[in-house]
Amino acid sequence: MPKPARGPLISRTMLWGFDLAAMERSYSGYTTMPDALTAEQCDRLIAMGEAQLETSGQAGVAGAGVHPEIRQSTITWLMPGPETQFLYKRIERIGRSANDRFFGFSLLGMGEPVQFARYAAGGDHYGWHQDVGDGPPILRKLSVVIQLSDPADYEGGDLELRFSQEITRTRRERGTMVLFPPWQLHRVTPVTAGLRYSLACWISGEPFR
Ligand SMILES: O=C(O)CCC(=O)C(=O)O
Ligand SMILES: [Fe+2]
Repeated sequence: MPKPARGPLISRTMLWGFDLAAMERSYSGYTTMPDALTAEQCDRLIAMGEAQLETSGQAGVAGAGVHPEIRQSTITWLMPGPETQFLYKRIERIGRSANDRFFGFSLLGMGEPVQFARYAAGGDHYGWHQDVGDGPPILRKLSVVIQLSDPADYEGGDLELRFSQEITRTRRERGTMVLFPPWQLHRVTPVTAGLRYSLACWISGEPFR
């Protein structure tokens, strides 16, 4: 697995006293948390999202018109409330511990609701993109994706991350949570059979410094 070239370590004093070895332990490109949600919770969220899609489903990229060449899927937002409280709590809990362990960012919380997406057979997908850029005035610092579907229920629809020339396929098991910094390039490959449901959300904080 090719890694970016890195020069020899500079002494600590040159690094303003920072312990680079400690930093390397605490930072990782992405991390995966299996069983973040139970199968029963995934079923419940799929039912909730499907019921909402009936009335408010939006195809394409929310707020930016429909660009099927970039993204083709149907989405809705699962707002915080009594029915979704368990989900928000779980995301916060796992988000905080993954952040403490791997990323070390200064976070404030979720500034946006959880996005529910349905990718259907016939090519629903989301091409290579980052979750930051010309977007809302909320500083996204961690992206969180949750697999809601049983992998047996669809073909294709892989969430992949790209590190330089290397493409990494993430785990498909339902209930798995994948966390990565929002500038990480990622995509969902076209769904060729069945239906794939996922959640995506973002944890925000003050500007990086
Ligand atoms: O559905 C997924 O697995 C990823 C969704 C995504 O990348 C996004 O909404 O920004
Ligand atoms: Fe994304």
